[in-house]
Amino acid sequence: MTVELSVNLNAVAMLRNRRDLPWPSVIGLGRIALAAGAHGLTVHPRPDQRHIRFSDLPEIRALIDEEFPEAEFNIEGYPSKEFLDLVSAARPEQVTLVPDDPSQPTSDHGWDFAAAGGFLEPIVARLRGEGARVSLFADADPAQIPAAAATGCDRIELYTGPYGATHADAAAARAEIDRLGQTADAALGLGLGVNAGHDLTLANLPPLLARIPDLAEVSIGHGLTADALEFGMAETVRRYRRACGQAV
Ligand SMILES: CC(=O)[C@@H](O)[C@H](O)COP(=O)(O)O
Ligand SMILES: NCC(=O)COP(=O)(O)O
Repeated sequence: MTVELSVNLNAVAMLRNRRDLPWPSVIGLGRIALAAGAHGLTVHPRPDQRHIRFSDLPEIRALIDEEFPEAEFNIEGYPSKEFLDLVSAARPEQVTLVPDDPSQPTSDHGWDFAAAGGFLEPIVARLRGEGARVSLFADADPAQIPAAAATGCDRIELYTGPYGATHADAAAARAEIDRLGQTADAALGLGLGVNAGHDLTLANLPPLLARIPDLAEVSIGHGLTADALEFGMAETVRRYRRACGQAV
């Protein structure tokens, strides 16, 4: 099975927002990523719009609809009323619900499904009713997966931040892969799809994919944008696609 690559544009937007100028262009770099074969584009709008602005969403929708109709738009975030209204307007193919609060510098944990299942269930139903695939951000903890499945979601997204943090410690990396793999096995066994994201890189993708060959999609922003500064966006997307096992 091929692992799809969704390019997260948050880091590009953050660079753009350093000045009141339209570059680097979120749409322009999204276009280059899709032209180089990325399966989709991911954004994670936050209430303070410190990276992706709400006004970026219709432009990304139009880019996909008009130039890359096979591509997918994945919008990630906490399901506030404001977020859900943005999603209804942008009609993404996938929504990834993340339990982050506005004060967090970045996402740093998955849902506590036992506690949040009742909150998530009607939101998952609403989003699926609007035609989106719904994925829920999940820690590497197989015991939580039955409660995730009970929400009616389509997929989970494995939170790989702790795995990314083991980049200088091979034994710790193997332990994280083991936990992520067991969590993926639990989700796949219950009929859920499995995505993964956060601090994935060209170096740490292959061992993860070797343990979880049935991974559906990875969304990558920070490391990929760092590589794009060095190699250019098109070449970087090709390198990540190869790391995803795709013929390029
Ligand atoms: C859910 C997740 O891990 C990503 O969406 C991450 O939050 C990217 O957002 P930033 O790059 O803005 O931290
Ligand atoms: N869902 C994770 C994502 O979109 C990108 O996370 P990162 O690569 O910027 O850490």
